[in-house]
Amino acid sequence: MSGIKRSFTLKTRPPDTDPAPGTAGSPSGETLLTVRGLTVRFGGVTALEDVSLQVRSGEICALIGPNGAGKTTAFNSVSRLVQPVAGAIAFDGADLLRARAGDLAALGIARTFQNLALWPGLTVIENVMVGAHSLGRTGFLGAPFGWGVRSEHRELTERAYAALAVLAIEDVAFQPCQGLPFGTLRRVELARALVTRPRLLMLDEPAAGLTQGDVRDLGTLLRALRDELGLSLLLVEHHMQLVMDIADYVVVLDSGRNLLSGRPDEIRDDPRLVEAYLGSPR
Ligand SMILES: Nc1ncnc2c1ncn2[C@@H]1O[C@H](COP(=O)(O)OP(=O)(O)OP(=O)(O)O)[C@@H](O)[C@H]1O
Repeated sequence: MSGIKRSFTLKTRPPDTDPAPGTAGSPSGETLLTVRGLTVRFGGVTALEDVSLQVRSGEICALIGPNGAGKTTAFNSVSRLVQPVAGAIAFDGADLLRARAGDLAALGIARTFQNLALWPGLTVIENVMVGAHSLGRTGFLGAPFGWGVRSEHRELTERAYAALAVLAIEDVAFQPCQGLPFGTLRRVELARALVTRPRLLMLDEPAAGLTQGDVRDLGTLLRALRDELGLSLLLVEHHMQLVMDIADYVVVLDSGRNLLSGRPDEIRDDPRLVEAYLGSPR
């Protein structure tokens, strides 16, 4: 499987046309996500110290670094699972530190998890609809029983199916997730994120556990999400080849701090990058 199936489209929400006072919209190429001076402590452990990064609209930004560098902590701070002790996070002008994890879909941010967080007994489309219902007015399980919510349920089913079609896995829509190949399950998780029509898609190690062939297809797919749907992507990734192939911008963390950043061709041969990874088990 390669990029986006062109016969279907899954429109992302347009940037806010009426931004809140004092905030700016983000036309293509402008900064969508800004993380500044982030510090996170877990008890006596300082996981992040004064970390900054930006994701520009319509770009793929990769967050890399050796084990324990603080990538997941930074990622979880943005997705509001971790509360920093200092710093600022802004998404399209909004103060994300005032938001909760449950608010992100409505703001236009979706994420996937390192360990697949799918319900094995539910079908593929049901799993995707769980993501769609985070935007809906009713819960997934209650939806089929309420008269007033039937049309919403139908609309979300159509959106879920469209997301599966974008990822070229609509043929398994009505199969249970259990037993499907791992590469397909990764796409199901992506579909579940896409169905909320995000502007920023956050992917936590999307290549983990994939075969070389699947990683190549993933690269094609992520580029297509950027180029054809205009999505911005922030990914934490250890697969260096994938990062260098698809990222527009790379931010390297080491020991909880910014080490260096730049375009892949600017940082690829930087001795600090090599040094940071020396001694790392991966
Ligand atoms: N919940 C926690 N409690 C205590 N320490 C934590 C917690 N989460 C992370 N840490 C510590 O914070 C530091 C950064 O961890 P983090 O998981 O963010 O790094 P990472 O770059 O994502 O690593 P990996 O590539 O191995 O996933 C490490 O020293 C880690 O042990």
